[in-house]
Parts: sequence; structure tokens; C-alpha cells
Amino acid sequence: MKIGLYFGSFNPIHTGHLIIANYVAYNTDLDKVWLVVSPQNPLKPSSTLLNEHHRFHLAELAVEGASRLRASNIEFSLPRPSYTIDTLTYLTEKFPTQEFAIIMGSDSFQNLPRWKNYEQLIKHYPIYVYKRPGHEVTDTYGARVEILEAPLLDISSTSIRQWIQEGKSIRYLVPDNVAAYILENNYYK
Ligand SMILES: Nc1ncnc2c1ncn2[C@@H]1O[C@H](COP(=O)(O)OP(=O)(O)OP(=O)(O)O)[C@@H](O)[C@H]1O
Ligand SMILES: O=C(O)c1ccc[n+]([C@@H]2O[C@H](COP(=O)([O-])O)[C@@H](O)[C@H]2O)c1
Repeated sequence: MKIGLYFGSFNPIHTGHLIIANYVAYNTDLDKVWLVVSPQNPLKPSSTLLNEHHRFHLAELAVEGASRLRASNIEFSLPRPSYTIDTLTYLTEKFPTQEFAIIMGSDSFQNLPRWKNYEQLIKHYPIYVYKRPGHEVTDTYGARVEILEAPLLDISSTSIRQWIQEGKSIRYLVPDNVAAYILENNYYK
């Protein structure tokens, strides 16, 4: 089975992420997409991060009933910060019969040379890159790349956290069950 790994802080997960994950799961040769919740992104500050177990629970709620999508907490037991090469090395050892690939936006792909051991990463794993405005893929660094034109929603977790703080509704920006859970638990207030 071919599994695409879509990494993120998912702080919180939103409809923009889910549209990408579902699109990739149904428009490529990948069988499944795992939304891998990173406890700590190596290139982002951790000050605004909701506890990883809460973020993972929100991701689980978001994929309820989506047969090709899964939330993964695999990085919770690995050293911090979460380097993608380390996670993939671990997963490949743990699931030797599965084939893993990486899913990322063209913005992240432009940054790839700043990632830990990125040469190793591109040598061993194919990358599915979905286009994001303002971030052309001009150099593929020799990676096995498939470029995708997925539908995009112009929202971010940052804007969602801000709206919650301002007391605005986040309806439709995240699935209903995710919005309800965030409200009930006073997250991001
Ligand atoms: N609306 C979107 N459409 C497509 N990709 C997105 C969108 N928002 C985020 N992404 C990408 O999804 C991946 C995981 O996202 P991440 O958890 O960092 O969310 P984010 O919304 O960018 O978060 P934040 O605003 O907190 O930085 C990142 O590679 C990010 O570039
Ligand atoms: O491995 C690395 O060096 C590395 C550097 C930056 C980001 N990542 C991974 O990419 C994910 C998305 O990152 P970002 O910056 O696009 O939100 C993040 O959650 C990490 O799993 C990984």
C-alpha cells in the first residue's frame, strides 16, 4: 500500500488541510493519506501551540468517516523537534511492507534545502507537491516530484486562532465537530 504523509502542526487542523488530504487521496496513486501531527515543527516557535494530544484529537475528529484519511500521532514518541527524515526512517523500519511518500505545498518545497538531511529524504521518498500561489516550483533538487493542482482555500491556523480570540465564528473553516470541540474546551482563548 502507498501511504502519503502530510505533516503539520495542525494547530488547529482546518478545511484547507482536509481539502488537500482528500484531493491527494483520490487523485494520485496513493491509497491513503496520514495527517501526521508534529508535536513541534523544527522551524516554528512553540509558544502558541495547543497541547499535542488535543491537536491530535481535533485531527481525529476531522477525519471521522473519511475512509482514506487517518490522523497519526507517530511523532509523539520520537525525539523533538520533529525532523521528517527521522520520522520516515522510523516508519520505514516499523512498516517494511508499506511505501511512504511525502505531501507538501510548494511553499514548503521551496524551503526543503533547509530541512535536516534533505538529500536523504529526496533520495528515498517521492514527494507530492501541491501548488500554492506565489510559490512556483522552479527547482526540484533532483527529487522524484509529482506536481498537483489541488483546490486551495486561503486560510491558516494562525487566522483561525486569531478569530477565536476575537470571539468570531470559525464555522465552515473547520469541520463542525472540530469547531464544537474547540468551543466546548475553550481552546485558543
Ligand atoms: N489553506 C491551506 N491550503 C493548503 N495548504 C495549507 C493551508 N494551510 C496550511 N497549509 C500547509 O499545510 C501544512 C501544515 O500546515 P500547518 O499545520 O503548518 O498549518 P498552517 O495553517 O500553515 O499553520 P500556522 O498558521 O499556525 O502557521 C504546511 O505545509 C502548510 O504550508
Ligand atoms: O525535517 C525538517 O527539518 C523539517 C523542517 C520543517 C518542517 N518539517 C515538517 O514539515 C511540516 C510542515 O511544516 P511547515 O513549516 O510547512 O508548516 C512540519 O510539521 C514538520 O513535520 C520538517
